[in-house]
Amino acid sequence: MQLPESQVAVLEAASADEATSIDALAEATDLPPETVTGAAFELEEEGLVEVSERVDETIELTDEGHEYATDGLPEVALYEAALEAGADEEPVSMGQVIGQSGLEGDAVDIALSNYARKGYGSIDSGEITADPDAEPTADAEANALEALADGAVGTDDDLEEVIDQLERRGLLEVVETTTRDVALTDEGVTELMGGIETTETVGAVTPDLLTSGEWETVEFADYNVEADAEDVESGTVHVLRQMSERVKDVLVGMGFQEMDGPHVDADFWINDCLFMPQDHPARTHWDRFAMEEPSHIDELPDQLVADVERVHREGLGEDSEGYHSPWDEEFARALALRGHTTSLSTRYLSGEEIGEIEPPARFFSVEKAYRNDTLDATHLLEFYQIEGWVMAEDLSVRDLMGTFEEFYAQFGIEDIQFKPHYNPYTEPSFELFGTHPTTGELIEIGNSGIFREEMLEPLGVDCDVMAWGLALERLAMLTTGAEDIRDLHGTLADLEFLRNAEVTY
Ligand SMILES: N[C@@H](Cc1ccccc1)C(=O)O
Repeated sequence: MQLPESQVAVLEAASADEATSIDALAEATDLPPETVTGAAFELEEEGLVEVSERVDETIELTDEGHEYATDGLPEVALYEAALEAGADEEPVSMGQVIGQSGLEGDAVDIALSNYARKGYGSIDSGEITADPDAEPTADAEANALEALADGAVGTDDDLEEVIDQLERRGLLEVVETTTRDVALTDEGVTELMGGIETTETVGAVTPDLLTSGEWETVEFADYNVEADAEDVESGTVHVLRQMSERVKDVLVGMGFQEMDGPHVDADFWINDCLFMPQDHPARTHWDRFAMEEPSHIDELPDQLVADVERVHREGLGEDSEGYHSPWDEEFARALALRGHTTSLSTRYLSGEEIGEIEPPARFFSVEKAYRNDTLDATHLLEFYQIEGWVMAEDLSVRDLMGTFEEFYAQFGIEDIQFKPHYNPYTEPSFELFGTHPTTGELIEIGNSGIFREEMLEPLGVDCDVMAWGLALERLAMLTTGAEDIRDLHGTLADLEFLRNAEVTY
């Protein structure tokens, strides 16, 4: 029998009595492990050896995991500081508690995003409470981390969930290694005893082989596509960036033009132009990120300010009342990080950005909005909104729904549901829901409606405008199957997930 050199070496190094690992064979034959693996598979195909495979899992703490195993988890530090500050009695300002906790930088975000999840208390409107009954010593994650650092962890089923969670937090890595063992078969032994000759095989075509014409007669080694090889982790465009590019392409394809504008803007453009009364709870509760310096915009168009104020005070025409509430220009000039990108729509519709816009017209943006929400699986403090509007004569709810159906179908989403809703600036209004591909849960993916006369008249628009704000991250949850928005971006983003996520559309 004739075999290539590497196969002969492996065959001779293997034993019939006990299986030998690839690593041991590599050492014995002085060949690289991947060559040995390749040769072993070839030999297995010839029936000369048997290759057995075992997958082992080992758990390794990351640097961050080691740090918390020694110093404690940030959320526990936050809880202890909250207790000390008396947050078990009444809410305490978050700044004070964070200061006392000694947490800094990323550790603050990490503490905040795990605090409520673990039932240590709640965080709302910049204040923190501590649940007096929470027990940090019973924190399953902290205990598992400590045990892992001491090397004292079995593969107990109870731990599986905690280990998953710690892995998601990037505190440990479950490393899978495949070990292959090789043993001679009876046939292998027989062939070996009969004597095996070595064939010369050639691994690569060289200029020499070509010019000499030898390539016609030599035997080429087979490629083994199953041989172990090192993982290559290349850079990749972030899932949300891919999503946002795709959304822009789709909207441009549907005839939309892109808007852009300031992230920090006057409340006038963010709220007043949307017929949002100045005492609307959202304007205090929506927890704006207000600007301290500069605190107010320099310029607002005088006529527009007068028209917006008039409609806020008096309403419009016989069927409209206005708010009978205070309206103050100073209040409207206050600067904040925009809570929605509808501020761009009011700027464009008013003619302020690119001059008067004639119907029919379609505009969109895919830009960041900022809200002081409590972080959870579906909320981040900043997120991307897909803003859009269509200006045309005689628009109806069917146009609105049809546009969404057309848009979401481009992403393979064909089961959008609509729920009646309320916005001060649209009538009628609808919330949009989509079904999560793995959990089957309905997730809110957007808000929409037809702009009211009270909003459009001061802006100088005298035909219909339908509009929406959709959440890019929620769309990404539907297309990638991510179950927690924090896996997508922010301090807790799951790198493994981001590396491997396919954006499907
Ligand atoms: N501004 C709304 C979205 C929206 C825009 C335009 C019209 C209707 C709704 C939001 O942030 O939820």
